[in-house]
Amino acid sequence: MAGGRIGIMGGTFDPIHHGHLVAASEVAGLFGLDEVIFVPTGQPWQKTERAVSPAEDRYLMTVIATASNPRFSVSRVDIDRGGPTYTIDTLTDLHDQRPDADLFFITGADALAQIVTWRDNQRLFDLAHFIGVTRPGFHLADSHLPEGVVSLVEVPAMAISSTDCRDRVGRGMPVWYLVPDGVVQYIQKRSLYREVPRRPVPDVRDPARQPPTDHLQEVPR
Ligand SMILES: Nc1ncnc2c1ncn2[C@@H]1O[C@H](COP(=O)(O)OP(=O)(O)OP(=O)(O)O)[C@@H](O)[C@H]1O
Ligand SMILES: O=C(O)c1ccc[n+]([C@@H]2O[C@H](COP(=O)([O-])O)[C@@H](O)[C@H]2O)c1
Repeated sequence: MAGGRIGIMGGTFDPIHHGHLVAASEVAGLFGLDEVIFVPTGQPWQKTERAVSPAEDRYLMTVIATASNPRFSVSRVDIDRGGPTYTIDTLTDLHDQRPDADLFFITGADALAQIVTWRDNQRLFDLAHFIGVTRPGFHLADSHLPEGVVSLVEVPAMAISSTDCRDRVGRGMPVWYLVPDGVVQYIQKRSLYREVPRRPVPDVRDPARQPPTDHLQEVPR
């Protein structure tokens, strides 16, 4: 097949973390993909509970995180289109750019469970094969989808979320090793996620013995 096998990893990436990178790398290995294109969303219309970071910050963090892998690249299609991001548009644009390629859209178990709520979801499967990957805390299933349109695969378990990364920065806790080093430095340089409300630090052994939190303001970031 002349156009190659292209994985597409769509996400808000606010910030991108090692859960995204490990999932993309594992799927590339399992499915013999020639490349994986990471596609940061424009406006993620189903994430209404908070304001997402500027698209340029999310784009640059994704570029930094993927730069060391020659098979990874980043597309601006969703950002440059503007407005709410619909995967039907993402796949249409990437198909137009690479008409001879086979497209494989990668989703975590949580996103896969929501596909029936996506715009034009019946047509999505004409444009790409979907790959659902395991994610700690979520059940991976395709029972609500047409037969044969999705492959379900296990990837190394990375109990990481962007929500937790943002919360950690807001609490003055480190995100080293949860996100690539360059992304830690970008978050610091741009002072991202400082406004996330601080939450009490849980003590899993004894709720009465909480570690001191008054030092957290002093932690250099
Ligand atoms: N740890 C993970 N393991 C496997 N897949 C993941 C993981 N984290 C995110 N994904 C998948 O990556 C895609 C993009 O995720 P997204 O950018 O929304 O990250 P997130 O960590 O879920 O963000 P948030 O916590 O802000 O909701 C989705 O398909 C999601 O299911
Ligand atoms: O097409 C839709 O209606 C749609 C609705 C929600 C999410 N998506 C896509 O799913 C991918 C993961 O999104 P998210 O919100 O979990 O970061 C990303 O590529 C989104 O554009 C797509």
